[in-house]
Amino acid sequence: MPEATFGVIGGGMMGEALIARLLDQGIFEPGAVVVSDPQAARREVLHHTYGVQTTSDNQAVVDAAETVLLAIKPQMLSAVAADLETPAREQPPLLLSILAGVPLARLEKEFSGWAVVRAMPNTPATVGAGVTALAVGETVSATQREQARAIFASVGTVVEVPESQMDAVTALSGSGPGYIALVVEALADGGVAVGLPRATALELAIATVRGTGELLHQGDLHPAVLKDRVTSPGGTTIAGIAALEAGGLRSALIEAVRSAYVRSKELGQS
Ligand SMILES: NC(=O)C1=CN([C@@H]2O[C@H](COP(=O)(O)OP(=O)(O)OC[C@H]3O[C@@H](n4cnc5c(N)ncnc54)[C@H](O)[C@@H]3O)[C@@H](O)[C@H]2O)C=CC1
Ligand SMILES: O=C(O)[C@@H]1CCC=N1
Repeated sequence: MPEATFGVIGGGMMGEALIARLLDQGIFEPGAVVVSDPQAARREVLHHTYGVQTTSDNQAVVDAAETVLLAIKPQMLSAVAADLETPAREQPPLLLSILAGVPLARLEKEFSGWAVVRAMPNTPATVGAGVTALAVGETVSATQREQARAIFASVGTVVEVPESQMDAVTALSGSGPGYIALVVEALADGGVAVGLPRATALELAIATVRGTGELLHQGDLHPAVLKDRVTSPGGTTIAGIAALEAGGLRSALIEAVRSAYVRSKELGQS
């Protein structure tokens, strides 16, 4: 296999999102990317869509690439790592792991001698609107750290956090798109309940969530200030908010993050 700069082990949803954006932005050429996945159908899609090299052999990725994105399920980690040998080169590859819950210490044990970065991106990465938190291992050089930042910057915003915060990040921004998708779907259902056509209701719900996010971001507003601005005395919004409070929306979201945090910790042990 020709020399590759960037390798991906696990060409699923997140692996593909990263590959697509890195190529789109010219950070890597297709010929410099190699992806391993046991599913022939995934390899076909990735090769034909992006022109990247594909293989079913994870060792071939490790042997060829200077930087390896690990994008398998956390439950697969021990089995995948056990089959890999560190290539005999001056500098072992830089490992970028996006596995939920898996701590740096475990990655550094499974990939002994490698420089390791633990990252948590999220699905808006697919459209370049993601946010990725990074926790950087002790043996990662300044150049490797910049490289990790540049790779994840191709899919959105990058923040560095202490590793102790990574399970919390996973529970909030990693899983968050799932929570918000549920909110959007429910808002659209509400629109349908009061007579809107489904397509109109969904378009309005998406635009409302998107616009509110932009306003909070660009306007640098506290959410409570925005809520107060929308809420006319005796008006419609306070009637809706009273129903949300009665339904326990806030505590449901807090508990969602708490439950996901617990699950992230469990996955790290699996
Ligand atoms: N989906 C999400 O929103 C996010 C996922 N993550 C993390 O990203 C990782 C991947 O998640 P997804 O892309 O959603 O999963 P996915 O199921 O779409 O992708 C996993 C890929 O790994 C491949 N695979 C299975 N066994 C393998 C092996 N032995 N060697 C190489 N490849 C193998 C599968 O065929 C599949 O294509 C997980 O660890 C998850 O925690 C992180 C942030 C967000
Ligand atoms: O559900 C999961 O486990 C992954 C990690 C964060 C988002 N999806």
